[in-house]
Amino acid sequence: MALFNELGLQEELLKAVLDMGFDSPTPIQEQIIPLAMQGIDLIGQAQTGTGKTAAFGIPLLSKIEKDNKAVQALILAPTRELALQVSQEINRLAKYKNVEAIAIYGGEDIGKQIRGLKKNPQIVVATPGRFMDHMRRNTINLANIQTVILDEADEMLSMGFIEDIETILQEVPSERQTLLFSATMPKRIQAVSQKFMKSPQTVAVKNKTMTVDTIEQRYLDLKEKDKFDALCRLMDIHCPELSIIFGRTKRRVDELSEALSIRGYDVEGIHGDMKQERREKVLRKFKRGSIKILVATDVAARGLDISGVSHVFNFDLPQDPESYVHRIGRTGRAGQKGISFTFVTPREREYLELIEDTTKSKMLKQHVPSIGDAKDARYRQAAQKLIGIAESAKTHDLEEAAQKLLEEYDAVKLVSAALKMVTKQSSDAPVTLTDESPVRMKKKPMKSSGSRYSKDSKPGSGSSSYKGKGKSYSNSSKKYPASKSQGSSKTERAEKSDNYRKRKTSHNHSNKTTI
Ligand SMILES: Nc1ncnc2c1ncn2[C@@H]1O[C@H](COP(=O)(O)OP(=O)(O)OP(=O)(O)O)[C@@H](O)[C@H]1O
Ligand SMILES: [Mg+2]
Repeated sequence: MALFNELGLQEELLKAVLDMGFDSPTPIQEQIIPLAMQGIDLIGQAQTGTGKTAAFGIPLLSKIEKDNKAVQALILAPTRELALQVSQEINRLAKYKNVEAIAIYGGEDIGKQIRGLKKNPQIVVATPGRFMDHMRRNTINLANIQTVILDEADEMLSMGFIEDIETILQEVPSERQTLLFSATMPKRIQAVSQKFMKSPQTVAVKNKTMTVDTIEQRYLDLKEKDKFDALCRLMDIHCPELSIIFGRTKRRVDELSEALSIRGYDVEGIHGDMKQERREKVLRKFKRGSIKILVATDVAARGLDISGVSHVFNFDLPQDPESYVHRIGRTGRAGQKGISFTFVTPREREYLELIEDTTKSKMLKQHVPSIGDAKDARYRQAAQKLIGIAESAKTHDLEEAAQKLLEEYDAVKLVSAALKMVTKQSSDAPVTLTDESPVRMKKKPMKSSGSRYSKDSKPGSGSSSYKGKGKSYSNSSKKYPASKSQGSSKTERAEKSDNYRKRKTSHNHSNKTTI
């Protein structure tokens, strides 16, 4: 394995990389850095959480002339939070180089951004819509841009963004280096990219699967109405350090975060209709750990790097297999372990197979936990807590009182009472969740041999795991009002292209969210 000091980096970059705690380059960094430093166009593909940001950040910074105060590079990212995060990572790498990156994204005061641009940052990290705003206002000088990087390139070259990207790439100098990065790079996107690049070389870190093997992938076969109770039980059983729950629509995210907080969980939601200030506040709280659960649309699916995210829940299936890869990739980053749970309703089974065919990895079936499973887990955690206190805390000032109690009451009764006190209470407060319609297949999956949905494992056809659960579910399902979805199938993706269309007609890019 190579070391960073074998890559011929400038002293100030090497120092910053070591400060960041990076010992050796990841495979994508090892391959991309020397090639990118030659100035050629590249398409870089590697699994989620494997350091693609530094893979383009390091060679980019080697190229930036620190005494030249013009904007020399443009990095485009699909979401505001990602633009911010990438600018922060670039600034950490640039720490000793006297080079600055600025984030330019929608929902933030444009005047503040204009003032920021006047301070002569050499690198701009932007979302496309807001960047176009600045282009029109002539508040960014494009003449000296020598490098353009598309992070999450497949997303950036997809339907919702492609025209913006085309416009931007026509405006920046054609004599430039163009770099594209993503964990997923569908063939059709690679074809589109040829238009914007000069004989690009593809560097794909080949793995058997598209997803990293440090993520344990599981799925649950359940009905729409049973999802919420299953989620709460999984939360109670696993007690994730930090977790992200993905829902399909903005309404879903609102309802789900409300429902979880009614049930006593520490949760906030994030989606594209929220004020930017609030989005950033929620994310900051989540990163600090002052909220443990983030409920999100696909606005949080790509690129976000939050350490401590141990669990990802796909409460609703994503719209395409690529989104699945990115969503679950919010855990299991930089070699850490993670686990993902994907909820699949009966009409979505074929879709699950399409995801597996695309990612070339299998999800393990997880039985839907029962009320009893969750209860047992809560008692186990309470017992651990008691034992922990008994072993570590100073309790002798209570021992006399304890002795007295033991003389009067049965020891088992007393410990049971103590356990009851420390057990996290479950709530069955009523919550409202509108049904989401199942994800529809866009294309047929390739015929996979041995389908897991053979006749005898079909729910309702005598499978023991389903028969036994039926009873307990009918209780919990009462909590849901029988409201049927109305217009609920409107997806984030559709909204994205809606926004795009709106943008096109209104010519106002500043306040629209990209997802
Ligand atoms: N060489 C390295 N050694 C150790 N950690 C690293 C190294 N390079 C990057 N990292 C860390 O790994 C984490 C993931 O990096 P990054 O966000 O760049 O991944 P990515 O490949 O862009 O993932 P995604 O596809 O989800 O966007 C970050 O916390 C980053 O600081
Ligand atoms: Mg990334």
